[in-house]
Amino acid sequence: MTAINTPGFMDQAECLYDHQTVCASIEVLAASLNHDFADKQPVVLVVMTGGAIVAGHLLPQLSFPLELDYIHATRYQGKMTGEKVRWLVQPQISLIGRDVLIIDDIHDVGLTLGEINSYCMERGATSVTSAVLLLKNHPRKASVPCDYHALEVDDRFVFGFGMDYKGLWRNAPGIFALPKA
Ligand SMILES: O=P(O)(O)OC[C@H]1O[C@H](OP(=O)(O)OP(=O)(O)O)[C@H](O)[C@@H]1O
Ligand code: HPA
Repeated sequence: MTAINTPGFMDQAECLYDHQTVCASIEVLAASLNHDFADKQPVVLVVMTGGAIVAGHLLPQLSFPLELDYIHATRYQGKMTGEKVRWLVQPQISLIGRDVLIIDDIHDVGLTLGEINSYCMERGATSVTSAVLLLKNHPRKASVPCDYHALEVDDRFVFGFGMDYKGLWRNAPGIFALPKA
């Protein structure tokens, strides 16, 4: 395999969903959210860093009034297995009495979204809804499911469209995986 820090690396990665497919799936997700949030005014919390690219594509397609803030919580930190969630930045907007919509790139084990969910409810949110680009299918899920997902992937480490592999390639324009051995 070509070194990860060279452009040739991407020639060997397996493309699971190309840019067009990812964008089309985000359009479908936006339509669902527009239907379900039509009479709401939520606080949208983007989970940094991975959620930034999904949010950048999704938010301009949302047609209801929303307030935007972010959370920086991480548990992988450039590795391929997660540890406990580390909180780096908490949201600044009050969540008391608010509908909260969390946007992230992937629901893997679900520990990150589970902790964010509890955090929002403890701070007085009326409801917490989560929307992710990718749902990874495997039997190791924590108890909190995500409410909306755009695409599904098998149990492989994926990267691109916000997700990193060893800190790199969040900028890859679709969803990619390492080639199968
Ligand atoms: O469902 P889980 O197993 O908890 O994993 C999902 C989380 O892992 C990734 O974040 P990461 O900790 O890698 O931080 P990042 O957003 O900076 O990449 C991803 O962005 C999700 O927030
Ligand atoms: O498969 C993954 N790829 C990148 N980041 C992740 N965070 C959780 N799972 C993943």
